[in-house]
Amino acid sequence: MIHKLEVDSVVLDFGPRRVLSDVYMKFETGKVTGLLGKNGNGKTCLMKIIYGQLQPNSKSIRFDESHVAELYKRPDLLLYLPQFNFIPAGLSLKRIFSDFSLDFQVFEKFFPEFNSKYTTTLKTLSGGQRRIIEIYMVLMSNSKFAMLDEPFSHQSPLVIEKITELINQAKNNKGILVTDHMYQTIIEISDHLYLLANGKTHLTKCVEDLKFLGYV
Ligand SMILES: Nc1ncnc2c1ncn2[C@@H]1O[C@H](COP(=O)(O)OP(=O)(O)OP(=O)(O)O)[C@@H](O)[C@H]1O
Repeated sequence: MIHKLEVDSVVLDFGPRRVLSDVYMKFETGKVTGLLGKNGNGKTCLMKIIYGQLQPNSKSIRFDESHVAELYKRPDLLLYLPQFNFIPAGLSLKRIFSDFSLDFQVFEKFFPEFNSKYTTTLKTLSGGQRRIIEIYMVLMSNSKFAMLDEPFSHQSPLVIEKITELINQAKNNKGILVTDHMYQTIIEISDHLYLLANGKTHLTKCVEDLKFLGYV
């Protein structure tokens, strides 16, 4: 079944500064939506607003035409990978895979470097490895939508390839919103691409559009 998550009427001010003023985005099952924008243009704020973690001046968020708020309370609808580590470092991989109802054996086939790590805790992993676990949880768990804030940061080229493979696999049964400064990878994996500039989202199709809008 195709589900739809729509966002509009988002206005966000920090003091006298208007960060977001005219945002429309639509995510749907089976599609990857890419979000690009220069540093400080409001991508992370927009994701936090969608998740319900940041209160803007106004917003309208609809899941299959019904208004929703506080999506952070609905992991069945939306899981979010923030820029910082969100799974407590003291948890073992065994515990994490059990909490997210995922099979470690499937994971270790895809990432053989984790073969001997089932009972170890996150704090014994490298920053990049810890991030791989979090990305895997958000993408492969049973939620209808996933939102990823800079999943490719600090990852090696081979891992970036694997993450894009996971995104393509996960989109078979969910809608995905992803932002990252690796814009070429974002362009490659996105079915729909938005550029956030001057507080507004611009639906774009190609690098020429991004050039025209002053992003590259
Ligand atoms: N709590 C806050 N108080 C005041 N200003 C804030 C706050 N949080 C964010 N901002 C400002 O809002 C703007 C948008 O920030 P945001 O983190 O969403 O940008 P971004 O597009 O994700 O940037 P980057 O690509 O560098 O991660 C920035 O100018 C930032 O300084």
